[in-house]
Amino acid sequence: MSTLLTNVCKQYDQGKTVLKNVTAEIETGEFFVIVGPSGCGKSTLLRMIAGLTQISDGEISIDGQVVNNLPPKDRNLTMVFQSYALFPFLSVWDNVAFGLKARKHDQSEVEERVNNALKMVNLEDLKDRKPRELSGGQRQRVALARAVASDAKICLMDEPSSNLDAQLRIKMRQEIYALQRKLGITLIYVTHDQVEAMTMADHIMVLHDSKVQQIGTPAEIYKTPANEFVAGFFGVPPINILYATKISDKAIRVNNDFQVDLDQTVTEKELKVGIRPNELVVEKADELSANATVQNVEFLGDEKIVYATFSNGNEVSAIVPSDAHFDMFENIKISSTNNVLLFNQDGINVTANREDLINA
Ligand SMILES: Nc1ncnc2c1ncn2[C@@H]1O[C@H](COP(=O)(O)OP(=O)(O)OP(=O)(O)O)[C@@H](O)[C@H]1O
Repeated sequence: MSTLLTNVCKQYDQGKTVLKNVTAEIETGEFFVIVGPSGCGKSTLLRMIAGLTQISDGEISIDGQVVNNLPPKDRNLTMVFQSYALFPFLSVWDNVAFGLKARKHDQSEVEERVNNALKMVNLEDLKDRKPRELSGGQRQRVALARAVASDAKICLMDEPSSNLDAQLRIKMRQEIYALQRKLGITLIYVTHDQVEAMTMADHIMVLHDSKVQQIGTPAEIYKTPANEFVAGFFGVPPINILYATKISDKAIRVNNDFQVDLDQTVTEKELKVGIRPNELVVEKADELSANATVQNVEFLGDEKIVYATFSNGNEVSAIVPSDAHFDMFENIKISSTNNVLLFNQDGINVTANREDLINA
C-alpha cells in the first residue's frame, strides 16, 4: 500500500511543461521530501497529489486506487500550507475542529480528537485564542494539529516552516519529524531547503528542469548523486566542480593542474570532477609551487572555509581545520584526496558505484 505516481505530467494553459513524467513510489508511513529550486514544480506536484490541481497526463494512485478524478475530500489526506490557511475569526480550537465538523463527525468524537491534537502540539493553553494572537510558530502548530486531528493517513506539507525564523525552523522541523514518527502517517513534504530535506527524509525526490533528477535516501543522494545538479544542490559550501583530463587508466589531471590517482578506471578522456570542500587539501606554498591564491577565509568555530582562486581563475572552496592559518592573498597549493565524483561531459555521474559509501 503506497502512493504511486506514474508518468505524471503537468502543462499549464499557456502550454509550458512544468513536470514531465514524474514517477515515484511513496511508501506508507514514510517521510518523503520533494526538494528543488524555486519554480521547479514542487507545489504543483503536491497540489496534484492533493487533487487541487488537475494532472495533464499520467496516473496517481493511493493505496491501490487511481485517484486522478477524485476530489480532494475523497483522497483521505490533509494539507498544511505555507500560509497555514487558518480562519481568522475562529479560535484555535474551532480552527482545528472545522474540518471534522464539516465531515459530520459526532460532537464527542470531535471534542476528543481536537483535544488530543492540541495536546500533542502543546497548544492546550492557547485553545481560545484567535490566530492573530499567536506567533508564527504557534500558528504553524495549529495547522499541524488540524492535520493530526483529521486522522488522514497522508499529510501533505508545503514549505510549512518557511515563514519562521532560523531557530524556530529547527524546532518546528524536530516537532514535525517527531509527530510523523509518533503518528506513523505518510508525510509528503515540500521544501527548497536542502538541509531540511537531508535531516528529515526517509527518501528525497530531487526535482529540476521539469524532471525527477533522483530519488533516494539522504545518504544515497549525498554520496552517490545521479548527476552534477544533484551533487551541487546538497552540501554547504557546495561541491567544487572542475574540469579534468584522463592521464592514465586510473589517474586524472584536475584543472590542468594537480593529479588525482583514482581507485577506479576512467573511460572518458575529458570529464568533470566534483570535489567536496572537505576533500580538498590546502597547503602553504611559495610562489613557484603555488597553484592558487586565498581570496577569503571564514571562521566557523570547529573549522574554516578557505575561498581560493586557481591561477587560471577557477574558484574553489575548501574546509580546513580551525587552527590552520591562511591570510588573504596568500599563495597556496591545492590538491585533493581521491574521494571525488566523476561526471561525464553531460554532467552524469560516472563514478564507480560505491555501495559501501552509502552506509558508511
Ligand atoms: N496556476 C498556474 N498557471 C500557470 N503557471 C503556473 C501556475 N502555478 C504555477 N505555475 C508555474 O509553474 C512552475 C512551477 O511552479 P510551482 O509553484 O509548482 O514551483 P515550486 O517549485 O513550488 O516553486 P517555489 O519553491 O518558488 O514555491 C512555475 O514556473 C510557475 O510559474
